[in-house]
Amino acid sequence: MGHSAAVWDYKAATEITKDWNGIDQVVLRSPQGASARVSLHGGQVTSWRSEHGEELLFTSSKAIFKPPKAIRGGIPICFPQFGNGGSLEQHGFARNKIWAIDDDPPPLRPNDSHGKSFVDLILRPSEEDLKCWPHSFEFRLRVSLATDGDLNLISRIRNVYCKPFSFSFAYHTYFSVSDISEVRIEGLETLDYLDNLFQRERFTEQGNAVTFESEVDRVYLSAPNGIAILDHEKKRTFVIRKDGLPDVVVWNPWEKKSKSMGDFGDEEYKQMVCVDGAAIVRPITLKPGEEWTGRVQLKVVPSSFCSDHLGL
Ligand SMILES: O=P(O)(O)OC[C@H]1O[C@@H](O)[C@H](O)[C@@H](O)[C@@H]1O
Repeated sequence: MGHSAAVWDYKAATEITKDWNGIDQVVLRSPQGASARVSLHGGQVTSWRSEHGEELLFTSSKAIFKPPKAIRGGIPICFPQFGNGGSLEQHGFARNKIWAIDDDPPPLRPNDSHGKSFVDLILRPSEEDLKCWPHSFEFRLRVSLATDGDLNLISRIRNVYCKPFSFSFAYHTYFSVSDISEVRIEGLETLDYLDNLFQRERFTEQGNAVTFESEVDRVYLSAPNGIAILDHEKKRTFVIRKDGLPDVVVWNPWEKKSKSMGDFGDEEYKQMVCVDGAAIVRPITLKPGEEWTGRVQLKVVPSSFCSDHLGL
């Protein structure tokens, strides 16, 4: 039985608990019964449940919840580098660090707080981070859960250094699906993509949707701000809306790569797909004092909603 949003105490609906390694995690709840869990390990969303209690994000049964290893699943944040194209470790260091709760974040738009339970986190570089990436930044992350169960992530990255710096970024979102062979992604048709399986060679998407029958590891360029993941068997559709994030990563490791990953089950590739709002191909450059914002809104709807209703 849901509670009325009017009397729902959003602040009280936000609870801090500890995971089994003693690391703080924040649980957000909506009046209708949806929930989300955010770990200070990586600032990573590790669970997002619908009002019916269904888990919407995939986390591997072999995930290792021990920093500095990033958790295999949920929404790892790739910053300041996506992939292994730069001098840093794969996908950057943000996902391996312990973040802090930000009790006094600079204001956001009223709509970002109103009718939502939320938490604000912050990451500042350690001495060790500055040795391998000598740029001082403040990374503020707001994770919020709306009354209707939509999950929103807002990243604000500020240059607090005396020189410009550039970075790439992705919300590496592991969606839970029933069977990858039955999944279609709409919104990427006709776009160009860089294929990581062919040394980042550029191709053009030919299909009228992205479907999966082998490993996929791509970065789609200049994608529209609305993308849909249709899960035929579960009869549900995820809708991603993004802002400030021109690219979209699509990844499924398929059989062979799954077997090579120590923190991933051999068959688990069938139950997940990563579709990330990202800024990769043209890195973001910030001058001293400048701030960048990248947002995603994740929504789940029954398959019966047609794309026209979703306004994609
Ligand atoms: O194992 P990681 O570091 O979490 O990365 C997962 C995958 O992330 C993808 O986006 C990369 O393109 C893949 O090559 C990589 O395997």
